[in-house]
Amino acid sequence: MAFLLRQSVRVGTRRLLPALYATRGFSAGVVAPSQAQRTASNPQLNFPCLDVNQDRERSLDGGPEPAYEKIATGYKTFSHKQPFLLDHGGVLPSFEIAYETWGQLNKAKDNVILIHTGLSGSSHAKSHPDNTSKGWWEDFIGPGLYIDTNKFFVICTNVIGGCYGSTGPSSVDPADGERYATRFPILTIFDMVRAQFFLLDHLGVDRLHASVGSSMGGMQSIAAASLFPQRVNRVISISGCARSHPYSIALRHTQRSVLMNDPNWNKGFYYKGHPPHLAREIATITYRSGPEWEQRFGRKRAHEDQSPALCPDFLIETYLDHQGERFCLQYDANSLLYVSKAMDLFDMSASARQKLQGQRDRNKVRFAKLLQDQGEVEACKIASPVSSLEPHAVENNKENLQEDVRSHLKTVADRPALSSLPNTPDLQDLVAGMRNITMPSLVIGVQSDILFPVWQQKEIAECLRLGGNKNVTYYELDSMYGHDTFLIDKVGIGSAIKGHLELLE
Ligand SMILES: CC(=O)SCCNC(=O)CCNC(=O)[C@H](O)C(C)(C)COP(=O)(O)OP(=O)(O)OC[C@H]1O[C@@H](n2cnc3c(N)ncnc32)[C@H](O)[C@@H]1OP(=O)(O)O
Repeated sequence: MAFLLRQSVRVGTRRLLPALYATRGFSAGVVAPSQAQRTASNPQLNFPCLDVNQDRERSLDGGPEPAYEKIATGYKTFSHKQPFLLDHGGVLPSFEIAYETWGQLNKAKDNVILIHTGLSGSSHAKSHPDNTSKGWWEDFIGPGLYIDTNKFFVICTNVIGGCYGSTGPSSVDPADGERYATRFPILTIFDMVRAQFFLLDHLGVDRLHASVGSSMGGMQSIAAASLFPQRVNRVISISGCARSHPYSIALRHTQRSVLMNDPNWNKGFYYKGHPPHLAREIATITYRSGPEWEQRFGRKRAHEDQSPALCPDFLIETYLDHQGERFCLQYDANSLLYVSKAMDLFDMSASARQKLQGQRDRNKVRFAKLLQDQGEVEACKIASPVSSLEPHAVENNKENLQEDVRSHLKTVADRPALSSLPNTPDLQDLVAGMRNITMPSLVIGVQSDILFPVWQQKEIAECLRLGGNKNVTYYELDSMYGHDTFLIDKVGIGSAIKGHLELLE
């Protein structure tokens, strides 16, 4: 039957062709028209989603001032005029940090809370007279709110590497007057924190009441507590981690890879031309959760009456497309690359930190010469980053630690909430790297978070406890908002923060 069908189609086509050509001015036997002149079986689909991209690119055409430089306004700037050595050997000749503050610094200067942002956060956590637009933690910070500005002096900064007023790849390299682009050095979470503490020095703040951060800020919060244990009274880490795990590195790699393969990226030198496309859609998938989207969008399509298309069609697709588009003009592509790489590199393990310190020590010789040549001294009262960790903590404490871990695992077996902590062989290494974080610590995780899964928060809490911290609180929320819960769940996240900031006083 199939054979018969094929035959009749072939015969039918042969019979039809002369008639078809005849209607177009060809007679049978004349040479067939070229491919270009033939008509396709079906019309090409439309791609409004890609046309929008072209419009976006056109709007920045030739414009030297990217949109993100206009978004952040009303912040203060701290300028560090001396060269700044980074963990991996790069040097910034000077740097600036954009910061905003709320509340009043008290006389004793002991009511300061430093807030660390997520990857793409600006210093604008809360509105104020110099920038009245809502901040990313608008409902968390304020008089009588979870972070109470009647009591606390709150500081939020844009990280170095970012693009909202702090020095990053889109900033101008004073050496040649051109934007750094990919001549910006690789940086780490520890570098970001060191830069923030130069700001604290500048503000005359010796000790923080608390270091508070979410997501990448959760990493910074822990890093700050360990780099400067004598300057941090308590720590809060929300949806962060003590070291990036391969799955989150893979997710960030995918975004970087899409971006770097966009011809507009041009190895980072795109500032005078069209910006590349930021793969924010991929990131958004990692920020929220399947159950939320099931409830919010289900299988609904934007226009149920229209034929399906390759461009966004389902509501979840138009949503992701919208998020991607919105972000493209709001964040610098190179900042995304550098800051997300810093997140990948984050590792609080003693061995990793000692390796970094070794690198710093070697580079410091070169750096000291640089300062000497410029007739300057490194004017930071900050101690050497890991000097407060016992040297070779892993080796020295190996036996004790193994005993700690053994007894810990026994206890954990009786505590269902922590039983899913992976039995990582190098847990001792992580414990040793965080041993000097002895101040009261609050760790919060969210069950639906796929980017920083709860086992990573448990890992922080357990490593702190194993390291001897007697004041660790661990909260796990069952919110459906995934990683973004820290931006959305005021009551769940906010109450835990308030409790930690105030009840322990
Ligand atoms: C990894 C790290 O270090 S940090 C984590 C990073 N996370 C982020 O950066 C999150 C960024 N997202 C935000 O800031 C969000 O606005 C939040 C989380 C504060 C609030 O989320 P929500 O209130 O749920 O709003 P959400 O952003 O999801 O959606 C609202 C927007 O989507 C649009 N939208 C909603 N559904 C659809 C749809 N089906 N199709 C198209 N657009 C849609 C809305 O019109 C609205 O647009 P607008 O913002 O331009 O007005």
